[in-house]
Amino acid sequence: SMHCSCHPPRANFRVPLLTTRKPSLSFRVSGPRYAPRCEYSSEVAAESDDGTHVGETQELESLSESIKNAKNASDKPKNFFPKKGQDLEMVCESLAYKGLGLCKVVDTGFVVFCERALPGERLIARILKKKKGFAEAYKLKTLSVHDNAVEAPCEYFGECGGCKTQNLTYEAQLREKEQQVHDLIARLGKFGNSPLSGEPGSYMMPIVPCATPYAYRNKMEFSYGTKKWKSKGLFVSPKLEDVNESGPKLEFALGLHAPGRFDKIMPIHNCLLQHDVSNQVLKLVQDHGERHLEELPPYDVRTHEGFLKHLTIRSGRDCETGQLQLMVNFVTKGDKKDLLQPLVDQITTSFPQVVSIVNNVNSAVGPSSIVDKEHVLYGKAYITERLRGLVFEISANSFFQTNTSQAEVLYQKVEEQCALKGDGSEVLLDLFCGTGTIGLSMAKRVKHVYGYELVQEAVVDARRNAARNGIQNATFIQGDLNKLTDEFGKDFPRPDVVITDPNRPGMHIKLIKYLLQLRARRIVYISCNPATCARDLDLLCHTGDEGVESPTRYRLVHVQPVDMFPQTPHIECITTLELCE
Ligand SMILES: C[S@@+](CC[C@H](N)C(=O)[O-])C[C@H]1O[C@@H](n2cnc3c(N)ncnc32)[C@H](O)[C@@H]1O
Repeated sequence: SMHCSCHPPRANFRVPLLTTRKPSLSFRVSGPRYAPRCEYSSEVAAESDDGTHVGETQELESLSESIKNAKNASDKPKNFFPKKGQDLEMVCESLAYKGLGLCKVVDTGFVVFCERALPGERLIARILKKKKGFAEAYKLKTLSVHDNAVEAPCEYFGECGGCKTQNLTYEAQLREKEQQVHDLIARLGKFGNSPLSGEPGSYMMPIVPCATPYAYRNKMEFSYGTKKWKSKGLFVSPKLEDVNESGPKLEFALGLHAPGRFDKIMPIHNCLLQHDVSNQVLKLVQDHGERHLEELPPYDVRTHEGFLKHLTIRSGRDCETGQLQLMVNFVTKGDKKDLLQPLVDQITTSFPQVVSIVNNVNSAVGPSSIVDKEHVLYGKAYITERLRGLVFEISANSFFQTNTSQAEVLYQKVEEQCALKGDGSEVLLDLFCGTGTIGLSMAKRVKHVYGYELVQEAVVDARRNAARNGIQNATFIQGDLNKLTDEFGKDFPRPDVVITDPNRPGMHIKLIKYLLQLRARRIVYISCNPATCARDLDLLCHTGDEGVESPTRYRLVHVQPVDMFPQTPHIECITTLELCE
């Protein structure tokens, strides 16, 4: 799935107010049982149980921040209110939160957020929604291109919701992300402006680019369906798309969901974000499916008939030879694994790289991701991958960072920021630890690692990962960090360093208060949502906010954006706090 995964269980999903579309990728929301990371998270917001400490307020705030921030603040919009459905000429000034283009309507300066508009571009857009002081629109036509235009290399660009900024040079994508992190930390976090590059007195470090801006994903999830999406040209609006309804005839489709459509599939043959061999496997499965529609019918989300629901292709490396390894997972409605055997044989004869084929049976109606049963159809139940010198077994439903080479960079930066003594005397607390990868990669330099995580399966995987790598000084605890009780903290001694890596809503206020009285020497905060991160840093560093009465404060010393998801608006950053003595 291209969805972000760092979110609490499904029941908590909802679509945030500000998206103009429902999850625009097919990358299904359901996904694995627990969280892959945040890559495509912007489409889904998670809510804490008490509903108080959610990311949405920050999303709204950060949008209005971007408005205040817009250049030419002098052209105040006066008595101009666009109407829904109106087509207007505008100029895009910058990329705002979630990669929406921040545009100003020509002659009036009225602020409009427009999907796919790029800085410097003059365009015509149609108003979709009006909000207080701004509107949301979608692009109809480019009048003159942006400053850093490139030809988007993907044939599905503009319709597929996955890569939104392919037509911007990679350097410009990086600049926009770095700027967004800076603006949010400076304004929402109240840390003031800082020079963008790592100059003296600056907390901002230059963003770390991804060495491979394409083919970096080690996992893609495709969906089967009975209706093919038919292209209508660029810049599709979900609201205006009934032109192309295909007839009642059932078709075979395997690809990604069309933007805003749960029932229509874009038959993508080649996704530039995944490995070339993965694309060849996808093509084989598609060709086979077209020819065997009767024996292997795709699942129909309307009638709930059919068999094949999803296809996931994951890649890893042999831990000895370093050679590519692929896992193919067919998610089916019924438990009829024999039906898949001819297809399995065809895959394994054509692709020696495929070392694992599994069938996850998921009989639930609707998008539930609960797996009733897993059959191994070929080879092993897992593939392997190396990260920071450790070996990880990745099974069909285990979480693993989706950009392996950049995860290597991210974790290395995190380790640097922890500034461990390395003499085995310190205690490390790894909050929101997932399958434990970050803490485990530092285990040999500390006395003990304590990992804390909500999802039980992830905790089990973390313990297995520790065992596989012969690590004995790591303890993983299951628990909900949004519901701290007085018992919290009794399982581990006072840590020297805290790593926290929450999902998009950021940390609960109770956890922040707890950290303030815990007084660890350092807190390294990894975030996939700089807006909620900025809010939390403000609470940890500045007195007098939101009833957080504590004499302990931290000092922000370092902000390091790392680009984990090129071609998309998703931003990852590492921030470092030092305890003020
Ligand atoms: C961004 S991921 C971090 C994963 C891990 N640090 C890594 O790098 O692989 C966030 C993790 O927080 C977990 N999580 C979400 N809500 C939680 C909660 N309320 N309490 C504890 N863990 C939670 C998710 O299951 C997910 O594994």
